[in-house]
Amino acid sequence: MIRRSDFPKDFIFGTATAAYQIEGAANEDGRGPSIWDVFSHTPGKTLNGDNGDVACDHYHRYKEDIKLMKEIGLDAYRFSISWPRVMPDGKNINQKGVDFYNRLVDELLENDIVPFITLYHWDLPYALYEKGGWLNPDIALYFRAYATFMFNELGDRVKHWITLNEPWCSSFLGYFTGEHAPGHKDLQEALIAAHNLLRAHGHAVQAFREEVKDGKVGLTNVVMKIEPGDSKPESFLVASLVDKFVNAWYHDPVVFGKYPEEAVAIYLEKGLQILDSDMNIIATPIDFFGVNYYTRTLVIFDPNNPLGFSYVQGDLPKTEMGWEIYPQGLFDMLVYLKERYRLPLYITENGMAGPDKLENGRVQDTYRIEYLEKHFEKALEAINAGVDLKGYFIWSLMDNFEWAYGYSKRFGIIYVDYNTQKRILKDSALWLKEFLKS
Ligand SMILES: OC[C@H]1NNC[C@@H](O)[C@@H]1O
Repeated sequence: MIRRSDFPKDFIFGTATAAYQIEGAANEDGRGPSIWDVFSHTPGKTLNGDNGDVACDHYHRYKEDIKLMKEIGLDAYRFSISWPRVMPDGKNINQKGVDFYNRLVDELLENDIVPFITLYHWDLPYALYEKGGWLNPDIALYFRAYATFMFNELGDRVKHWITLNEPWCSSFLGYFTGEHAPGHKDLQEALIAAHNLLRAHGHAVQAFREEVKDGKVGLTNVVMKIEPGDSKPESFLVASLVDKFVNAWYHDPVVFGKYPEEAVAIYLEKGLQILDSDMNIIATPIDFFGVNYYTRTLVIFDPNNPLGFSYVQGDLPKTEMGWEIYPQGLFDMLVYLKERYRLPLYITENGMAGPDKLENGRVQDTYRIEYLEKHFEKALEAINAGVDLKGYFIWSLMDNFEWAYGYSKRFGIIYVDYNTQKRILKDSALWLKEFLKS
């Protein structure tokens, strides 16, 4: 049975959330609309038309939520700042919005919980989208100004920062598949958005070096273990290529200052334009990579698909998201990242959506306890294999708005009754509380 004491003394355990998924108060105290406010209010975009207008009402209940983190015994808490809450038009300051984050940080510190801040977790101010959003190169300068302001505002108390959450999602789900805001379906736009996201990241890192001398800053990517879905040789080749499209595309430029050649070649072959402006800014050195790991992805060669591959379903047990439970992939990807980039790592998200049922005031999510135990074991194995892994944030602290799936997917270790906003610690939270003392 794995114990907390098996991990290095300074290893931190935390939970993660994101502003649009938990805060609510969407139109309160001067907050402006984000692309997710508009997207979720557009009929057909989210399950049941669910949106983040109220969510978990964390904007008003943050003190109670922090008390629960403290009760569980968590070391740290990763959350994101809502850009349109602090800059409703993407540029001018809304002091009431800023005040909320000052209160949140102070409450965390008073409860001995280390704040990790994500500057951008998908809720782009709609006013900036109207100026082209991630397709407009100027977005990097708007982001730099926002980042500089937040570093100045909170950098005296917050020493761990993440510029972007999962730029692959923002660019490919937002601009190619259209599943996420702003719902575009254009591969060239997705590549332009990806490039401007990475430029924005680089500008923010430059600003960080000027504003927070004693802090650490990194980039969080979703990291998928890509494996061939059958034993055909071309599927092994495709798996290696897809790994370059989804993983290396968002890591290589940040460390090496260039996109992976194999993927560039395919994109050029398809007549797509690859931007290469500001590669030196994109490669401004960072202190760590954040790793969001959930599952593996199986691919096979598919000449009918624009990118030459298609996804196939694996046969391992799956979570409510249909994602295979595959702890080995966490180990594999941590070792892969260490060997390719030689940077410290934090697992900034790992967790599962489960068939959580509240019965007699209790949620017996034994499956989530098992999931976490197995992934903790793989994280420890990676540490023992030489990976400089510094922490592990469970996704998520509480059930919340799961984007296009609305409130139908429960990832929390704390159950949220959305009718009453009551929070109930699931068995996994009670298990974690004991684990953190072990
Ligand atoms: O799908 C689960 C999580 N994945 N990473 C980004 C988060 O916003 C999601 O809720």
